[in-house]
Amino acid sequence: MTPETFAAAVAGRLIVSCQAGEGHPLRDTAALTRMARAAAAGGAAAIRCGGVGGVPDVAAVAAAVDVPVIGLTKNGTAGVFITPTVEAARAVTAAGAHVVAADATFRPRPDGRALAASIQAVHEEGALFMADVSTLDEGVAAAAAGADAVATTLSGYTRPHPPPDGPDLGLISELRDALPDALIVAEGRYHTPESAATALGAGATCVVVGTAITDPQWITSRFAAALAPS
Ligand SMILES: CC(=O)N[C@H](C=O)[C@@H](O)[C@H](O)[C@H](O)COP(=O)(O)O
Repeated sequence: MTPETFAAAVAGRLIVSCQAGEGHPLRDTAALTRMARAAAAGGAAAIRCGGVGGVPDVAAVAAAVDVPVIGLTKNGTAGVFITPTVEAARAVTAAGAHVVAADATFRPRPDGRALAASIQAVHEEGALFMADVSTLDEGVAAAAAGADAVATTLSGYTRPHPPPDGPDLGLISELRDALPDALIVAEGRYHTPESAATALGAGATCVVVGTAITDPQWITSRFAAALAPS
């Protein structure tokens, strides 16, 4: 897939992230694949998928949907854990991801390699690279290193304290100002259709929504809390 083809597929549209953490009742490749098919049928322009040991999920989803697949694999939940090494990036590419999503923060990578080495490995196999960043400087550096897309995925997740409730719309605006021609992905805590639309207004090319669409446990807890006696 070329960067132009991917951009044309997702511009102005919704991407759905179909993932479930370890211990979650939906942590099952077949269940997540059905979730991905439902999201695609509902209008998702692409699917983001894969989690801890997520390579089999990427392969199954890529075989089941006819929209682009953004794949990743997670190694734990601390430090650099989203497709953290060159080897992980190669595995996600080999599983059939059209785009490989990986941590592109400035934190040390577990294999000691530069971000550019992962980008190069993905490009060598004809896939694209989505850089998951937490700051403007990381986004600018990832684009300079050759990333095909920059996503705000990790904003709020690199500090010791919990992330805020809402999305980081300010980072979208900053990235758009610094990278006028880049494919900028709004991702992280977009919990309503209105907030997703606002991200496009702030300059995002497209928006990834995960939890609010694909985690019935989280959705249920919100309804249950609203009905709980105060
Ligand atoms: C920080 C991290 O590990 N983010 C992960 C990245 O793949 C996923 O767990 C998120 O669900 C995804 O980014 C979508 O975000 P939200 O679920 O907030 O719509």
